[in-house]
Amino acid sequence: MKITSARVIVTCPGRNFVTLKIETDQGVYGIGDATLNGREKAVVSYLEDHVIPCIIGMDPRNSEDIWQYLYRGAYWRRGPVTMRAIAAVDVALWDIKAKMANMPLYQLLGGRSRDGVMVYGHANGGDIAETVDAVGAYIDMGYKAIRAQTGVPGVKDAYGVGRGKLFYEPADAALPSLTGWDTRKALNYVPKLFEKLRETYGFDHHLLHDGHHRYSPTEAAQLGKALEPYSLFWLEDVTPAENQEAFKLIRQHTTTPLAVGEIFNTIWDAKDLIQNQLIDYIRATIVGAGGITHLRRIADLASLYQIRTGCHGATDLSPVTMGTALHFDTWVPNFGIQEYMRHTPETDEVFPHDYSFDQGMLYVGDTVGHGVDIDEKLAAKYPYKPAYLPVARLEDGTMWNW
Ligand SMILES: O=C(O)[C@@H](O)[C@@H](O)[C@H](O)[C@H](O)CO
Ligand SMILES: [Mg+2]
Repeated sequence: MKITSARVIVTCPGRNFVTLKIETDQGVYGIGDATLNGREKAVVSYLEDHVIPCIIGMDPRNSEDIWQYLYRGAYWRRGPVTMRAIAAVDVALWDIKAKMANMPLYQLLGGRSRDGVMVYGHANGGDIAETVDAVGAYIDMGYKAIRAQTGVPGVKDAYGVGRGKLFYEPADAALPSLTGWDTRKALNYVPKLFEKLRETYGFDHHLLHDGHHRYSPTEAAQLGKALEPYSLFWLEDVTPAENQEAFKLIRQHTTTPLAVGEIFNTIWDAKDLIQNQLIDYIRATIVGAGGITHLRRIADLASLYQIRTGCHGATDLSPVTMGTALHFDTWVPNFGIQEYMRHTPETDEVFPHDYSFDQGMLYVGDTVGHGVDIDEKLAAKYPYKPAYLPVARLEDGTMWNW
C-alpha cells in the first residue's frame, strides 16, 4: 500500500483551519488537522515544502515508522510547527488505518472505556454578575462542568471574555489586538466570582478556571489557596510552564488541582511535572503534541502518577482534532475531562463529523476512522484571512503573557 498524494487545505469558515488530506493507492484517504492559531502558514509551508515530498510513496500503514521518520529524521526536534505537521500526518494515517480495519478509531486504540466523554464549556462575562448568568445558561444546557472567566474592573479585555457567548474567538484581528492585565486586581476579584458561583448554584457542578499563564509562582499559590473553599475541578495554566520546577512552589501551598499543557508539544515539556506529581491534569492534545502516536505515550506516563487527561479543545482545534480527541478520550484509561468550545455552524458544515452533545457529554459514533471529513467544495468558499491572537501589556506598558 502506498501514499499517492497529500494535500493541504486552508479554509476560514469563521476562523482559519489547516487540514491535511492523505490519499492512497487503495482509494482510502485520511484527514488530519494542522492548525496553529495565528501562525497557520508556517505549518502549511512545513507540510508542503518539507513533509509531503518525503512521505509520497511510503506505506501509510507504518504510522509509527513515519512518525519516527518525521521526528528523528528532521534532526531539528520538537516545536509547535514541526509537531503540528507531524500530528496532521499521524492523525490522517490512523484515520486510514481505522478505515482499512473497518472500525471506529477508538476500537483500534483499545475499545471503549466509557460510554461518553464529560466536557466543559466556556462561560464568560464582563463582570461577576454577567459571568454568574453565563454559568447558569451552561447549567441549563445540561453541562456538568463549566469554566468561568470574568472581566476584571480596571483591566482592558481580560483573558477569556469573548464578545460572543456560546461562540467566541480570541484570534479576532488582522494584527494582534492590545489587551491589558493587572495581577493584583485579578487576585482580588477572581475568588469573589467563585464565591458567588457556589453561593448561587451550590457544589453539584464542576467549576474550572484558566489563569492563562499570567501569575508568578507565588501569586499562583495565592490564587490556588484563595480558591480552595470553592472546590475547583482545576486551575489551569496558572503560571508559565517552561520552567517545570516552578510548580513545586505552587504545589507546596495549595490543594487546588492544577492543569497544564495546552501549549506542550512533546512528552519532554511535561516529564518533570508528571514525574514529580506537580499537576493533576495534563492538557496536551492530539494536534499540539504530535498526534495519537505521541499523545498516548504522554497519557501512559501520566497514568503512572494518577494524573488524568484534559485535552485542549478550543475553537482553533478543528473538528478533526475534536473528533480524534473524542476517540482518544473514549479509550484512554486515565481520562479526566475534555474541553469543548463550540465551533460555529459554518465550521461544522465544512467538517461533517460523527460526534454529538447530550447532557454535558460528547459521544462519538461508529463511523469508521475518526469520523470527521472535510467538504472541499465548501471549504474553498472560505479563503484564508490573517487573524492573530491578542497581546497583553501591563498598565505601564510592560509586555505580559496573553
Ligand atoms: O484553555 C483554553 O481553551 C485557552 O487557553 C485557549 O482558548 C487558548 O487561548 C487558545 O487555544 C489559543 O489559540
Ligand atoms: Mg487554556
